[in-house]
Amino acid sequence: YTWPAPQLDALEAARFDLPTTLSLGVDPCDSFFTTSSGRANVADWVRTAYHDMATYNSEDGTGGLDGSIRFTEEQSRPENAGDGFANTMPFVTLQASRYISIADSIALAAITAIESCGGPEIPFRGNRTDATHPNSPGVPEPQQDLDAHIASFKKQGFTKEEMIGLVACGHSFGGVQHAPFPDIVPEMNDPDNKESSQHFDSTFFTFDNNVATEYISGTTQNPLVVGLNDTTNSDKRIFGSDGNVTMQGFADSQDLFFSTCSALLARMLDTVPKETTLTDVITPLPVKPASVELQLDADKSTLKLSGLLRLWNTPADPTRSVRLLYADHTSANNGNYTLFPANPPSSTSVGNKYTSSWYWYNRTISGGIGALALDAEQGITSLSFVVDGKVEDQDGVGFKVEDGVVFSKSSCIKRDFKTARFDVAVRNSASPTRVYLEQIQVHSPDAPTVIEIDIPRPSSVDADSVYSIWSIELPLSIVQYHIGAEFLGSGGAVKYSTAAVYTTSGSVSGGLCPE
Ligand code: HEM
Repeated sequence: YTWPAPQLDALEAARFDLPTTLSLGVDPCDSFFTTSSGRANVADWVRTAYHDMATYNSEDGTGGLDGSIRFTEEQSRPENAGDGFANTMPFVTLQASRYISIADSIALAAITAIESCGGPEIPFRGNRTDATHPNSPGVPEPQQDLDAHIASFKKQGFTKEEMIGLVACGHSFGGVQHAPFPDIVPEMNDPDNKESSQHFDSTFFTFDNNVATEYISGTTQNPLVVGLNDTTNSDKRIFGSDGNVTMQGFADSQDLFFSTCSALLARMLDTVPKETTLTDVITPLPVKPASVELQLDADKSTLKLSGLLRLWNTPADPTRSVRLLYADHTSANNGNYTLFPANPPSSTSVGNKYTSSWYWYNRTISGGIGALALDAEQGITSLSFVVDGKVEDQDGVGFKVEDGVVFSKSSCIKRDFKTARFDVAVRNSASPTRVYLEQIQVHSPDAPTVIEIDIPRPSSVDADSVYSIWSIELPLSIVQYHIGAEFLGSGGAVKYSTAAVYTTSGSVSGGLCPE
């Protein structure tokens, strides 16, 4: 895709800017709320994605991965026994945003767990919609017979062979705990397994084919295979339902296990209500600007540009040359500034699978936060980069930068010390239909929403400058605002919002307002 596209940028960052909120929760892979629990977040996250999806009804296209598992009503059903869903939600809601639904975040959590902890890559698409109420029940339970399980997976859109695969892939992580399933697993009284979780295989926080090799070799301790009560041995019935052909294949080849799991898990995550249209698979942008921000100085003569550049899957290299050029309203190829490595200069994923290098938009200080000073009248329309002599400009399009609506450093604190004047500089040639502040609100258990606070249009434009100031007085507080604007595009209203957030207490502390 072409940068910028706020939703795709957010999905790309949640998937590929490392570490992410989610990857921190599975680093190391046996991370859990308490130590020596015998449990792992990775297992809870994958089970949560399956149970959210398993309500899908392929006949009418209802249910599926839509975040309905966040409702306590759904979590309290017998088919959702255990606290794994409640445990998963805090991580998932932290990664959710105005652009990332709870359902997208559940899918990302499962992918992050599997990819970070030994497993294959799984294609990720975004734009799931969150259900507003619980779905109908539909998750299979261990005491059901094989026919019921085949019917259940058929309803979810999977054949019998695919069911074998999906259960084996899921049950590579975790196990069955005593507390929610006392009839399947006894209390273990093991100080290294305080929650008495009998694991599906000997590597319960690593995604691998041991679930199959141990099953085929007869050494498995999987409580849904060798449990004393055969009624609840659902994995035994499922794994054996094709004469062990699928499991034998998985045991013989980790590659086959990985490629099958990658495809089946992607389909599981992409099983969504029929009204939902998913994005294309999100792939990393090789060269990506991030946190790009412009501010106008109080005297309106200078725009300060700050931001970062990410080079995906590229280790830090002090000999690399990275330069920034920009186009303004009259000419291209301005600037040609050398960029310096950020601090830290690179970031890596769990297990060091990928490393990205980061650079600041800063002319002088290596590792420092700074900004480039640009002439306000000339402005800026797009960025491009030259990395070791290679031009990176999205095939000539450039990386578009919005200088029409920016934070103005003339913002100030009122002398009553209770309010602040929030100034937004609007380029006279930009002519937005509205300018407003955006405040993100979280209504648990939902994904954040945005409320807009309109800023009144000034009575006249400032003809002595290229920018006019739109002002609003707000209480002094730590509430964070993005600056938003609406422009009239050819296809209707187009919204823009700044990547950076501002507070009346922090960002405007440039000084006291004139009397
Ligand atoms: C007939 C189908 C299935 C049945 C009857 C079943 C049953 C169970 C049961 C009883 C547990 C123990 C839960 C606990 O103690 O908290 C469990 C755990 C788990 N299941 Fe399944 N499952 C099925 C299919 C799947 C599928 C398709 C996936 C994912 C693709 C999956 C992923 C998991 C994971 C990751 C755990 C470990 C949770 C933990 O350790 O906290 N299951 N399953």
